[in-house]
Amino acid sequence: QDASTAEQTIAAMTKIFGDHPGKRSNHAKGVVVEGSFTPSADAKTLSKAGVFSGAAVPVTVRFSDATGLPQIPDGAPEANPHGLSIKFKPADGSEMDVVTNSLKTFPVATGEEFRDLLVAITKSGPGTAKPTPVEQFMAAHPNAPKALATAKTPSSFGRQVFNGVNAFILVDAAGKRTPFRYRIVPVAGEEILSADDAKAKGPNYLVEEMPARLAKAPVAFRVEAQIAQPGDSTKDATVAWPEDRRFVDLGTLTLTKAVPDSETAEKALLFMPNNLPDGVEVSDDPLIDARVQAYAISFGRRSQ
Ligand code: HEM
Repeated sequence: QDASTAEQTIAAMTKIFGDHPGKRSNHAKGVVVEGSFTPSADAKTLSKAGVFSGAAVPVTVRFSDATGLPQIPDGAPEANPHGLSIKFKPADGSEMDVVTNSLKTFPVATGEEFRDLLVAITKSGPGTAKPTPVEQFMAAHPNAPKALATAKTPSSFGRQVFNGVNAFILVDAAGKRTPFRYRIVPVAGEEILSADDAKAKGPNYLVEEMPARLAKAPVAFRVEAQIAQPGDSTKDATVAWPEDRRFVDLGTLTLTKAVPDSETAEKALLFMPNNLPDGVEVSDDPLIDARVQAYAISFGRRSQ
C-alpha cells in the first residue's frame, strides 16, 4: 500500500475522535497486565519458534476499547471491538506480538478500504443527506456490516473470545508452512452482556475489573490456531473460514497481575502485527502491512 494511505487513515481517525496527545489513534483506552504463556505439545510440531519450544514464556498483555477516545465508557457500543494484544518475551530474545480483537471477521479487506470507511464517517455527521457516505459504503461492502454485527460487549475482558482475523503462517523445522488464524478463548467461557446491562455498567467497568480480578485469581485463555485448508483465502479478513476447520491448541495464556502504572506502561508499549520470530511469518493478507504502517505513525505521534 502507498505510504500516504496510512497517513490519511490516521488523519481521518484524528478528525473523528479528536487529538489526544500521548494516546493511541485507535484503541486509546486500555489496561496492561502480565503473565505467562505455556505452549502445548502440538505447537512445536507446527512452528520452530522459540515461543513454542516448550518452556513457559513471560508475556505483557494490553486489553483495550475501540476508538481513539481515551475516556470512552467501556460498555458503549462504540467501544467494540475490544482488543487483546500480547507481547511474548522468550529468554532467547525472539519476541512475538499477537494483536487480536473481538470481531469474528474484519469489516474491510485492505488498508485503502479502511481509509475509505473512516473518511466516509468524517462526512456523515448529523444532518447529512441520506444515504450518507457511511450508508453508501456499507451498501457497497456488505461484509462490513456483517463483521460489525459480530461485536459483543463482555462482562469482563477475561470473558471474551478474541480473533486474529488476519492469516499468518507457522513454519516448522523442516520448512513446512501452515497458514492459520488465531482464536483466543477464555477458559472461564465467554460471557456477553445484553445491551441494557452494558449500558448500566460504570464507565470503567472493564479496565477496573481486570486488575481486581487478577488480585484474586489468575485469568486464563487458550491460544488456538484455526488451520486453513487449500482454497481458504489468507488475504481476505472479511471472510471467516468454515467453522469445521481444525483448531489446534497452541498453548495457555495465564495472566497473573496488573502492572503498577498502566498509563506509563502502555505509553512505552508498541504491538506490531509483523513483530514475529523465526517460525511464524506474515501471510499475503494486505491488511497486515496496512496495520504496520498505521501503528508506526500512531506510535510516532503518541511518543512526542
Ligand atoms: C487497516 C486496518 C487497521 C488499521 C489502519 C488499524 C489502526 C490502528 C491504530 C492506528 C492503532 C494504534 C496503534 C498504536 O498507537 O500503537 C491500532 C491499535 C490496535 N488495533 Fe488496529 N488497525 C487495523 C486493523 C486491526 C485489526 C484487523 C485488528 C485485530 C484483529 C486490530 C486490533 C487492534 C488492537 C487490539 C489495537 C491496540 C493495540 C495495543 O494494545 O497497543 N486492528 N489500530
